[in-house]
Amino acid sequence: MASSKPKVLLLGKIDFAHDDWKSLSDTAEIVQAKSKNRKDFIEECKTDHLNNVVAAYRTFTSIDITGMWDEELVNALPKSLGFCAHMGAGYDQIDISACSARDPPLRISNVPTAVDDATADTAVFLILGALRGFNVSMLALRDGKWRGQPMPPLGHDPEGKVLGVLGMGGIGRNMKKKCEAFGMTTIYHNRNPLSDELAGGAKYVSFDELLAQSDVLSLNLPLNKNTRHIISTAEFGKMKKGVVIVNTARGAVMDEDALVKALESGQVLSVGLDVFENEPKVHPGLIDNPHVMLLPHMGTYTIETMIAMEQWCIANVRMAIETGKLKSPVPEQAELQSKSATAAGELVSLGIIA
Ligand SMILES: NC(=O)C1=CN([C@@H]2O[C@H](COP(=O)(O)OP(=O)(O)OC[C@H]3O[C@@H](n4cnc5c(N)ncnc54)[C@H](O)[C@@H]3O)[C@@H](O)[C@H]2O)C=CC1
Ligand SMILES: O=CC(=O)O
Repeated sequence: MASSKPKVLLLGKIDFAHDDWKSLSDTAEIVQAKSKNRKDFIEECKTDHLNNVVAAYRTFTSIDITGMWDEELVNALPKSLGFCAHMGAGYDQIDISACSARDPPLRISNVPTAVDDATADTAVFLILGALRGFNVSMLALRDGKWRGQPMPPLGHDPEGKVLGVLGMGGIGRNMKKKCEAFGMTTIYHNRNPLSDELAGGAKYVSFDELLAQSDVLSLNLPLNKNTRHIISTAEFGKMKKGVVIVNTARGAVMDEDALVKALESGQVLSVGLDVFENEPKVHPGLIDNPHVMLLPHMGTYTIETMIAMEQWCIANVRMAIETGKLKSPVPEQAELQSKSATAAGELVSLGIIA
């Protein structure tokens, strides 16, 4: 007999928030894809197994089954699917325009704010490490050479340096506060200036001014068709010689080939990277350069943050099936949510929508 509970598709797995998921499964019928690849998944979308699915919970790694949520995939998903809760802040795996173009639209949520502390902490670690040039000595020490031979170049203090934030959202603002404790001053560029309250004293500058004035440039903007390679050869040329760059956003916002050349020429002194253009592959020119601090996409990789992210994502699924609205719709679809005064009020108070 068919269940009367709304059907929810789990794409990926729940690693931490088991109690929240169990509680959801008391009110929803959970189904999981049987397919192991995109071709089979697209066929499975036509079967009774996925028929009538109303909401989905998806993880980054579920891309191994479905591939990118591009126009083809989005249009192959069951017509009943009204909501997808993505378990992450960055949702560049999903073509939001294709989701919005469906009739009715497929509404997507992400996980903002829960990621801010852990990702900003990662950025601060990379900023300090790249400014001080610690990677050179860390590598040398493991190679049996005390402080390297010859002595490594002296590093730089953060005190008095200008931090330039490209994409002053949740993570950028969190990082700014932490960097102020190290004596840095902040300038930022967004498509529009923030309110004075959200800017917290950071100065709004044009994109070119940000490039020209930053001692440390931090990339904190989403990856999409407008931001892919927003930093490339021409932009490196507009920066101060010896600039330090940190990227915890997405690898492809920066052109890695151009970055390798800018490091080799000395235009860029050092970089700290948590993200890469073709993860898990890393450009050999970055691997081979000791002035590059590398992390394998560890921004949110803490127990506390992973629990909070999963709980937030599950809350999106629950709210979708219980109220027909999402807790944190992606900004591109915020207007689809505008009828919900409660949810919109929450987004404003979180600084997600103005
Ligand atoms: N390394 C990691 O583990 C993590 C990486 N991320 C990445 O960090 C990104 C930022 O995350 P949040 O701060 O939570 O996002 P957010 O949405 O709070 O902030 C992004 C900011 O970028 C601005 N922006 C968008 N397009 C822009 C453009 N063309 N030029 C300048 N500014 C622009 C937005 O207005 C917003 O202020 C995510 O999209 C994600 O890709 C997020 C979490 C963890
Ligand atoms: O990269 C991590 C995210 O949540 O986005």
